[in-house]
Amino acid sequence: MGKAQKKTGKGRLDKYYKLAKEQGYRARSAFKLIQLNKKYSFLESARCCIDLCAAPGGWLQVASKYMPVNSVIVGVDLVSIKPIPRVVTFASDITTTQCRNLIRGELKDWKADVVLHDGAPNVGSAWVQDAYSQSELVLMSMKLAAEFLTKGGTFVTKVFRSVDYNNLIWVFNQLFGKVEATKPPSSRNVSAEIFVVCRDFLAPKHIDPKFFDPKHVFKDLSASAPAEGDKGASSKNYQANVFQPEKKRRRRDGYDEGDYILFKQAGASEYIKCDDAVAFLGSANQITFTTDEEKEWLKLDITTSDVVSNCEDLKVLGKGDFKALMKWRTALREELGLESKTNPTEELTETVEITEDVDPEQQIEDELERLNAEAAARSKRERRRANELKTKTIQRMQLQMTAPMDIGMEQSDTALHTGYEDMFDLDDTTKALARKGGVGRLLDADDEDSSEEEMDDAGDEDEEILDSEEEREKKVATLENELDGLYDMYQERMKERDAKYKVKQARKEKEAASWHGIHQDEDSDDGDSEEGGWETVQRAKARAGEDSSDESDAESDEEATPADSKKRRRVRFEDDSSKSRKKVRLQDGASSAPTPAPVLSRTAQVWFSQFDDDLAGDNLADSEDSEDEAMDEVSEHSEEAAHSDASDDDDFEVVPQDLDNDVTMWDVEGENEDELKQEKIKKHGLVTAEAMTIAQQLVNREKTRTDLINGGFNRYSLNSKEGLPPWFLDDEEKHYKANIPITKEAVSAIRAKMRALDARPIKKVAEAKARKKFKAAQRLEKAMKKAEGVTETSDMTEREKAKQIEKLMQKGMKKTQKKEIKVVVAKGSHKGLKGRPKGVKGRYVMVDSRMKKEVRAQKRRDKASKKRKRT
Ligand SMILES: C[S@@+](CC[C@H](N)C(=O)[O-])C[C@H]1O[C@@H](n2cnc3c(N)ncnc32)[C@H](O)[C@@H]1O
Repeated sequence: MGKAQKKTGKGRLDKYYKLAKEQGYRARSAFKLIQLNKKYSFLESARCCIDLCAAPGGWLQVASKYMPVNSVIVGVDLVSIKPIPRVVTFASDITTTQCRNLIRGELKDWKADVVLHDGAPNVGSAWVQDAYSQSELVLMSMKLAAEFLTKGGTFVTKVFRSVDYNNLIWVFNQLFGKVEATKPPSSRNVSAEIFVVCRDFLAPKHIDPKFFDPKHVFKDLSASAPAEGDKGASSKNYQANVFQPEKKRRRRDGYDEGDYILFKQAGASEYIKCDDAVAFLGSANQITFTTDEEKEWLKLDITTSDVVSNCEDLKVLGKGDFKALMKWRTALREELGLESKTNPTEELTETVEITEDVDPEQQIEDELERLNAEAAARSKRERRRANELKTKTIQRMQLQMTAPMDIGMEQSDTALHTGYEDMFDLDDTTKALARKGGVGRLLDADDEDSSEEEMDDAGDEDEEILDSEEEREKKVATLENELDGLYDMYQERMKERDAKYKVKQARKEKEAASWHGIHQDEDSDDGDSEEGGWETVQRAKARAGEDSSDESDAESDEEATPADSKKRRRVRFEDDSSKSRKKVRLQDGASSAPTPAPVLSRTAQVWFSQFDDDLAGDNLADSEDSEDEAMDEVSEHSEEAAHSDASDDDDFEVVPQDLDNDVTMWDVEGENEDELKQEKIKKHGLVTAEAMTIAQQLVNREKTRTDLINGGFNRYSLNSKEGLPPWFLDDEEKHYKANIPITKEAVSAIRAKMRALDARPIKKVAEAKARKKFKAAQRLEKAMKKAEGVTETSDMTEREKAKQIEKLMQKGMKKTQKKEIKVVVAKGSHKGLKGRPKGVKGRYVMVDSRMKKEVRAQKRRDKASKKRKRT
């Protein structure tokens, strides 16, 4: 018994036993079916399944779990099976017609897609009924399968390694397209069981009943080896004794009929003249030379002393000795004329043929070895795939496309399934992508991969290492494509799910479009982008030569009149900021600019645009003063930026202010947007705490304009986004941004502003008030007109006129009063009255007394709830 797996005692309680307990399976054998199904996938598509010998019901549980809902599952066993949802069970012997009739009654006209058989005699409690041997039980189950299986169906059966194995496989091959024997990992090595999966049932119209007759099947095929008439050579073991004499063979079948002698002597003539020399050598113990003829042979040259001594005890001979005896026999037969000279190859093939029939046990072992090697290779491949999948899943998780829950969902089965289904199914995703036509290439790449993998597995490992670099690159490229595709899908999904996200994206796209405009401009203007920002600026300088000279003139006159200078400074600063904006764009497309020009981040530009007005104010002069100090501190690179404000800072000032030029050079939309922003700021003031902080700092002289410009040179401002995937950029946009400190005062200022805004009446109230005002004005106007009429009349004294006008004006000022409607409660004398009630004059309305009560009650309730709220 193997050390690793024990079938008895505590060894029984292996990992599958524990897993079965954990997952609620009735038998550990459930995992055998799970693993078989994992390999051949016959349950997922099956609509009807019959499980023969199903107690206690582990396989039925698996079938019920893996088969589609509403499929028919029938289980039969000698012992009754505890009920399982969706499963019909009978207690019956599968070898009887009663069982057949029960199944027929249950299935009616249906045919089964899968027939399972895990039967083992003497396992159940009904020992007496287990009359059949395992092989016969298998044959019986196959008989039922042949009756109930649909064409193309699958039959899974357990067989034991025995002399009948080959015979059974032969019969299976007659009825099924594909027959494969396999041993699932959960089947103990110490167990002789193997599972045979027979797929693609041929469903022949007529099946020879001999196929299901145990006597016929097992007798006919096993009787192939022995050569009749050869005494003592009726078993294949004899052949094995010759070709593998070192192996001691057990005689499981016992001694042959009538062959009970242990030491067998045979004459040399018998050996020379027999048909099956190999069987002879395997069965005999000694070859004797007793007759005259045999004694003559001893004198021949070919009968060497070695041959003679070999003949004395055949049981101690090795392979070489047997070969020598065979050669001697052939040579002697040729001498005697019993055999014509054969060419060596023929003999070789003959030998090969014989070896093929060596031993069924040997064959089974060989096949098992082959299957094990295959399984090992397959599991290696699967492990590799699983690892790849795992990597992909982790990446998906990082993109928040899958929750860890998705992975853990089938965790229980992962141990058995190498985690295939549990991982995110890139296949599906890829297919989905392909459906969308987005990543057609992806599929190809995947296909390539998989085919490569197959080749890798088949080919040798060295080649794999040589190609690995190239492959890796390819894989990385494929992975990136996949990620991009997946990210697009993720965004789409988010848009579908989250309206807010949709709006955000739309806003972003809109913004991006306006900013792209700049790039488009640059792209279209190839020359510009190639030359870089510096050249553009220089060209602009040349174009605006006159303007700039004017400007510099103006600059030189700056000190002449303070008012003028202020105005000019304002103009200059506005120009500066707009230029700085342009500079950013120039820089984007011109990394080859000879002198690094100052670059401001987009956010910085927006801030600056907010302060154009503030900066243009008085504090500018101060900022200029402090600039020199600041300049000393900044680096060489930023020095240029600082200079921009100084008198010789041609970087910013030379670019003409001419709007027309701007229009031709830069994105118009972007400019308009900035202008609009500025207008908005003018109208509503500063709206962000950051802007307010900077504004306050400027006003309080804590910061100068140069400081702000210098502040624009940060690690966030020079980030090239070229070639970066969109998901990465989106992520950066969210998290990788400058943290602008805001002051308490700024926040409270913004809050106060917001509060003031909140305090303003809502639109409807404002409208109502305006309406009221308008109506009052209208009334007044009317009264005025009437008053004019009164003054013009001549038949009135001045006093009367004044009185009249006063009356009119009073009337005009007065609000027209709504005519009162009297509410009359329909009770007492008014109840059931038709027409005007007594004593009521003017407009009136009859109401029900109950209505009034209800109104009062409501009022009371409101009052009470208000009180409660206050306390
Ligand atoms: C290994 S158990 C089957 C375990 C089952 N596949 C499961 O997963 O629970 C073998 C079963 O075969 C049943 N069996 C043996 N001979 C049978 C027969 N002639 N007819 C029906 N059932 C039989 C036994 O009663 C026993 O329950």
